[in-house]
Amino acid sequence: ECIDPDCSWVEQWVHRAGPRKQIYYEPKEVKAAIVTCGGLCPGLNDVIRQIVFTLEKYGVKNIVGIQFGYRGFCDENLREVPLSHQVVQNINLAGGSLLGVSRGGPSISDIVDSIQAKAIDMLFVLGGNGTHAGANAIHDECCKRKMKVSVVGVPKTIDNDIQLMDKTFGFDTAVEEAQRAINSAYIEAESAYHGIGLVKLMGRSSGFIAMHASLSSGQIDICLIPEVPFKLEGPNGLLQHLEHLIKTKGKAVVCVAEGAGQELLQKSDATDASGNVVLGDIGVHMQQQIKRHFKYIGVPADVKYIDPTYMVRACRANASDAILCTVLGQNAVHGAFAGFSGITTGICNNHYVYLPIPEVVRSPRRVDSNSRMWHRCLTSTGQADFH
Ligand SMILES: Nc1ncnc2c1ncn2[C@@H]1O[C@H](COP(=O)(O)OP(=O)(O)OP(=O)(O)O)[C@@H](O)[C@H]1O
Ligand SMILES: O=P(O)(O)OC[C@H]1O[C@](O)(CO)[C@@H](O)[C@@H]1O
Ligand SMILES: [Mg+2]
Repeated sequence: ECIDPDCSWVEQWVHRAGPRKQIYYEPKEVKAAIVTCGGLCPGLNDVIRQIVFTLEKYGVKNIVGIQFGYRGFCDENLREVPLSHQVVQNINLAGGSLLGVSRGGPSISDIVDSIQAKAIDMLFVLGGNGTHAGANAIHDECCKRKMKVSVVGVPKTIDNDIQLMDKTFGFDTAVEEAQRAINSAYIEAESAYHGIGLVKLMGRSSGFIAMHASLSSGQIDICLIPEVPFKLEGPNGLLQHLEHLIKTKGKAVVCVAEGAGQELLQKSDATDASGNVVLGDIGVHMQQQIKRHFKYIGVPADVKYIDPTYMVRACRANASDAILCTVLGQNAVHGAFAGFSGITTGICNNHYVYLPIPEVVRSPRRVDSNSRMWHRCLTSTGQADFH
């Protein structure tokens, strides 16, 4: 029974992650492969390392890495990389991915042909929403062909945009790094006459990094996320509020997620190799509009724009992400040995679990603008509704 009237009871329906008494593969006969797809994320090497360690504990000898994402399955210039304890021992000390990443790549049927040709029994897929959609399609195709392959995902995204997961690995590290950029913007703004610091952070469709970095830094006056539309112009617009901040505080710091305010920019049909829409640059647009506005009203403003985009994800995992990666890597292997396929592993309500991939990739997880967290962020910044 729950005392919160808004809380609805859901029966337990996920499997708790971890080792099982009965395993469905003979370890010595297993060939396991690991692939990392999409953009970079702190912790990829930590997960690769733990998968290799855990496979070896089970007694698996044949472990390979597929280079540069799904592309590596079908590009004859990209060979399988043999992986062992010795090879992966220190890879967690650096960011990036030992195996490389990529977007786009071959068709599902070509990937499964390659899995068949390479005689892979277990495939560990590290990636975001797109990668997981691919992993599920690979699983379906393997089933159709009656191939006994365990396809197990480990969700990777600094954006934290995977449904049902408390958080994904890399997110914590990205927030910590983003905070450094915010701190620099704050110092620049504070030290300039009428300084305005502007920081653009990643977050194609979700504002989790921007919201958490704003909250953790405590230095942000305005936080803008894709989930909450805003206006620049007009009496309730953002520029008016900035004017107020400059007049009252003498400085302002703004944090904008890359997917925010797209309705203010010219639309383009361009997509990247994976089919993701190429977004307009809201950071540059805001920088220009703020400068134009203050020039127009005749108030001096010194705008300093920081875009730490790739710096927040091309770094090594912090301590909390390193632990998360360790658990997820181990659980991915336990899941494959338990005979699961088409699953992914994550942390859900503080429990490590296995989830069916289709449940987590239906749509990206987004910040709920009615959530306590977003309201905490608004309380912390003191910003208005820019409508
Ligand atoms: N719906 C889909 N079905 C099959 N494969 C897909 C699908 N969407 C994307 N992929 C493949 O998955 C890989 C990674 O996709 P994508 O570039 O969207 O990254 P992602 O996994 O979403 O990670 P990130 O969080 O960095 O965007 C690509 O090789 C792409 O071709
Ligand atoms: O420039 P790239 O490598 O395509 O990656 C950019 C994308 O990566 C993400 O952080 C997801 O990992 C998105 O927020 C962002 O749009
Ligand atoms: Mg994606």
